[in-house]
Amino acid sequence: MECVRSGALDLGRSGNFLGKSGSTTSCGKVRCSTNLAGSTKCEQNLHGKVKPLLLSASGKARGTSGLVHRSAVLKHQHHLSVRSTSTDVCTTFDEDVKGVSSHAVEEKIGVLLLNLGGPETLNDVQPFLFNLFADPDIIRLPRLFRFLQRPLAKLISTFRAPKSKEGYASIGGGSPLRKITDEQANALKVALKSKNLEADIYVGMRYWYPFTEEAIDQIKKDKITKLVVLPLYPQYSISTSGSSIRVLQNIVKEDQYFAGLPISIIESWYQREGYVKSMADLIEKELSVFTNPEEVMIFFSAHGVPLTYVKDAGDPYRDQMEDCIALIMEELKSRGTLNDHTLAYQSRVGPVQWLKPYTDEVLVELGQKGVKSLLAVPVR
Ligand SMILES: C=CC1=C(C)c2cc3[nH]c(cc4nc(cc5[nH]c(cc1n2)c(C)c5CCC(=O)O)C(CCC(=O)O)=C4C)c(C)c3C=C
Ligand SMILES: [Fe+2]
Repeated sequence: MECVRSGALDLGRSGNFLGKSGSTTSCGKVRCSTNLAGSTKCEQNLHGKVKPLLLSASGKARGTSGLVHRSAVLKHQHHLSVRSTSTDVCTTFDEDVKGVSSHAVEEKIGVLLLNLGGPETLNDVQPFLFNLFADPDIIRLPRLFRFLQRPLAKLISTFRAPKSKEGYASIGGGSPLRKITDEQANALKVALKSKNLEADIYVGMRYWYPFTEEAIDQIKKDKITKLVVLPLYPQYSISTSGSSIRVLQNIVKEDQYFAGLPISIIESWYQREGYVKSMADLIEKELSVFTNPEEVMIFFSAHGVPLTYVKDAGDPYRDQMEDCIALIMEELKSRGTLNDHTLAYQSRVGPVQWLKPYTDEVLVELGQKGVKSLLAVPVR
């Protein structure tokens, strides 16, 4: 089987990624953008739990049960998604609300990039896994059993570490995520500068260095006056963007400086034109390497989540992933690229059911069906 792996992503390509927008308070998932000027622009879901919202005729939400954070500088708007049943996409904190005077202080914009983090050496693997499994958004225990979170994390991380180490050893002895994220931060700084936007970029990892808490300390020291939060996961999941945003929420709740800081959160961006087009560019480029490009199966490979996240906790991840693939395929079709495609989920951990179909099973099936050429496209 001929197999080529692709998948870099290009944040800088999105035309209006951090552009100013008008003061409208509604937006569909497809057009969401962060508004540095401060007007409420997009729907939001600060809480990991996405519950269906009842919309009034004006489009305003009547049910707000999914929200856990409120502060004097927040304005919330909710909208049902155009393409799926989940809420999304970003949260904007209004500037013109009591407590923030943009005229009195010199503007200092910060962008906080959130990512998962990864062990830099094989010795880091077990403590990294401990941090991951100690997260209640990763191992979701009933409230009554929360006291077991850390002992369980210790147990599972110790048990998982050998297998995990094997994986990290095979890619050079550690995760490349910190280096890649730093490169993205530099590229973003340059891209913003080219649009005459000065911003300080911070990197906050959820489970390894530099931790989100460190980035937050630095933001405070630097006296940032407006903060844009960009999780580097194109699609929203309770276990990724949701978990990192929860860390922020906890800090905002406790800290006077952050409680008064206008913060915009971009919850998902897989639907942005720049992302969709850059993925299509990459796929076309890699297809051209094959002898018969039109015969190649495009194999989208996504990190899975346990099925209960989607079924019981309302995680929009699967909907957003399917939507994401549909948008990329639509874009390819509009360019005359009509290849077959498949989406499958990898990275199962533990005995529970995860999102299906599973990558390892689909690969076998494709081989049995006689598929000879495959382009593997990681989509997170
Ligand atoms: C056990 C639960 C896990 C959930 C739920 C989960 C969701 C999830 N993760 C990513 C992205 C990444 N995960 C990475 C590593 C990783 N993830 C888990 C477990 C869960 N992930 C483990 C145990 C590990 C460690 C490696 C292993 O032992 O398999 C990474 C790599 C980080 C790095 O080191 O560079 C990424 C990226 C997403 C997108 C996601 C839900 C949508
Ligand atoms: Fe993971």
